[in-house]
Amino acid sequence: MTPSSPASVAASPPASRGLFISFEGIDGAGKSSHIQGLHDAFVAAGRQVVSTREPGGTPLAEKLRALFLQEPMDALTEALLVFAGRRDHLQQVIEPALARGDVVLCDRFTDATFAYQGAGRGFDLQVLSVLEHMVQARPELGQGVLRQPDLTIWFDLPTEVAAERLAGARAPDRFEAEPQQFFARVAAGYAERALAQPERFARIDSHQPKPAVWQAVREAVEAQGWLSASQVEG
Ligand SMILES: Nc1ncnc2c1ncn2[C@@H]1O[C@H](COP(=O)(O)OP(=O)(O)O)[C@@H](O)[C@H]1O
Ligand SMILES: Cc1cn([C@H]2C[C@H](O)[C@@H](COP(=O)(O)OP(=O)(O)O)O2)c(=O)[nH]c1=O
Repeated sequence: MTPSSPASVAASPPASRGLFISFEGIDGAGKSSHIQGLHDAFVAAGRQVVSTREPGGTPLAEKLRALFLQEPMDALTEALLVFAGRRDHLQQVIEPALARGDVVLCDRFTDATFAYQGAGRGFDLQVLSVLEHMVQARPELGQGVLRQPDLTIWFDLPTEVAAERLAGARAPDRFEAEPQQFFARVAAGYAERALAQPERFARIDSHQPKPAVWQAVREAVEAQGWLSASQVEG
């Protein structure tokens, strides 16, 4: 039997497939509260996990994040900065982790750009789509194939409830200081993205007590067959 025959391939232990999971929602929707819980659940299931975030995730992208969150700028500059950081993040962290077979948990990804810069700021969605195609292209898999999350956990919450949760919780950054109408547009932007790519979106009703939200998060992941039922509380 040659080393490359199917039987000899099957004889080696199956490598885990890398999983890319993003977390989205308006500010205050409650996603940060559950990322650590999911991290722990995957570790308990024997997986290597990389928890990361956008904007940020690499030394360069974290520098861009600080500018992005604090300095006044127009929507095109916001989009260029966030996609520049995303490119570095993909190359330095996300793609290597997925190639190793790790689970990547990413606090926000490109859906946030469509929701915040696109729907929130009113910036041209086609330009965002061009940037998305440049930054996330996977030419080795064919023209037009993009790196996208395998699953996007979307925390959906009425804007007024998110505002109440955030009030006094932390010093607002440039986005958190926006009025509720801005977040209503952002929420509509997420809904539009979820409608366009339903196969990878799991909508979580975040207007529930934390344990119920955690249960819904776990169920969304288990529905993909990625975690066995049991283990770890969020
Ligand atoms: N289900 C919930 N019910 C009530 N308060 C919550 C819930 N989930 C999160 N919070 C609180 O709301 C605030 C924002 O939550 P956080 O997880 O930081 O949101 P995000 O990361 O989406 O901005 C925090 O003070 C957090 O403790
Ligand atoms: C990834 C991304 C985030 N943002 C915004 C959303 C958030 O208001 C902010 C930072 O996100 P986040 O890290 O979720 O903030 P926090 O840790 O304070 O909850 O950046 C964009 O406007 N566009 C993007 O592409």
